[in-house]
Amino acid sequence: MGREGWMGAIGQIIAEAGEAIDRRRLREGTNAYCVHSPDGASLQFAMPLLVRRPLPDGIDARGADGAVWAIIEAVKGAACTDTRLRPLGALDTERPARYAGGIEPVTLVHSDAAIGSELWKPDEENMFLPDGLHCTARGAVPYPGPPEGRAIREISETVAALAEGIGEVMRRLPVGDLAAAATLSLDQKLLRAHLPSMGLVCFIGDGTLPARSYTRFRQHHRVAGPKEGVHIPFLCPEGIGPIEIELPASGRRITGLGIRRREVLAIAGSNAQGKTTLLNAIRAGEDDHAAGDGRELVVTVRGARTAEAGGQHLSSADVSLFFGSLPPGMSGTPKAAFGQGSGSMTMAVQVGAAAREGAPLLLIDEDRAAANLLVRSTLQEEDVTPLAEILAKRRDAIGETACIVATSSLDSLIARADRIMVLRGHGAGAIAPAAFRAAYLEYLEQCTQMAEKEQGR
Ligand SMILES: Nc1ncnc2c1ncn2[C@@H]1O[C@H](COP(=O)(O)OP(=O)(O)OP(=O)(O)O)[C@@H](O)[C@H]1O
Repeated sequence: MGREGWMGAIGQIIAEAGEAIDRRRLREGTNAYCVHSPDGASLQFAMPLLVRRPLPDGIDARGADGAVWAIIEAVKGAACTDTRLRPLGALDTERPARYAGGIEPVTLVHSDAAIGSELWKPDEENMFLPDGLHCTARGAVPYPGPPEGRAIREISETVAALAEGIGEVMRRLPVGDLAAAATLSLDQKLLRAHLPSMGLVCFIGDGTLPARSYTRFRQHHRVAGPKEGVHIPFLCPEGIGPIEIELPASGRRITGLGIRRREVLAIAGSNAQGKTTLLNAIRAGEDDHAAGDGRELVVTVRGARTAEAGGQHLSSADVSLFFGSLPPGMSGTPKAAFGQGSGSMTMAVQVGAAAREGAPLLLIDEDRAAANLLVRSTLQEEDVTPLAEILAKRRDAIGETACIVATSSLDSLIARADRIMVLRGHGAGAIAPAAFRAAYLEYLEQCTQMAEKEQGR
């Protein structure tokens, strides 16, 4: 057998590794494979394992993914010192950094989004079932040679030893740690389910650490870990109206910001104060996080949408919420537009769809938005109604959807918000909407006086 031949040896490896293999979930080529690495120096593998050790008694199975997380992270932590676990981080190969995704720490416990699939974390490949822990181990070892007797035996032993090592880490882990991780996960799941009956779409607990640190393996904010160094915790300002809630599984009482159904919340502030970061944390609240992530007390109902400027081809797209007529080059009607959509038109489609389909939450970040869809400019035609005016004159058009807008410069949009949170030095403060409107009016009056003076000159 040659280089490719290792896949042909999978059956033999499975047979020799025996009890350790999770035969029920085995899918050759997907979660069970052996391939010679492109540089020829190592053999990469994946194998579904079954560790016959059930979830300890007293742990609520609804939070089992939290316990799986605690086990996986403990295994990663032991990989450097336990020779059986070293293959998970490719630690004996020439290029461990390339394959180290297997031992990269993760603080994401559950996400419905397809993120971080290359990382080892609780998911449909890594879970508790009544017969024990089912997990798919991925790793790499130095190339053992062609897939023949001795090399096949070596890999089979490596796989069996991995299952043994994982089982031992599990045995050593205090049940209290597993229970705490499961309860934290369950708190988030249950709170998410309770939010609608509380009239909320999101809750951000005081103490939340929203900023992220990105690594080679965790490039997306939803899977990235907490920022290292100075990290300012979120504290709901008094002026915004903090609420106290009881976490459903642990019974712990916590305070924070509850974002209400149908409200418009502005996250305002100057440059680089953390607006996008907080918006991202709100979106990430759809996921469950482990202790230490920093977002474990941010819980958001599922189904939040984002709207941003684009430029996609539109085919029967409804832009009628904003556009009374179509610009040149487009065909159809505002309710069914065809053609190459502009940045603002693409965004109009997204906002319109969120409102029509009753999305619970719409997130808009000035950084990525078409500003001319949000606020009016002097040059804007009558036929376009920007969001600020829709909110002022026909709020019902946005339907059930709560809207969070992160912005620093769109004053006329901030003026339409029900609540205004202002970030300064990464900390949260509040401005009463009436006070903001008064300040904005004063500014507009100053502009008018200046213009009149210049005209009179
Ligand atoms: N609570 C926090 N503690 C520490 N650092 C933070 C915090 N929030 C955000 N940061 C960091 O501040 C920087 C700017 O954050 P962000 O991009 O969210 O700001 P912004 O207000 O959206 O900026 P801009 O208006 O320029 O788009 C980032 O490096 C981010 O990691």
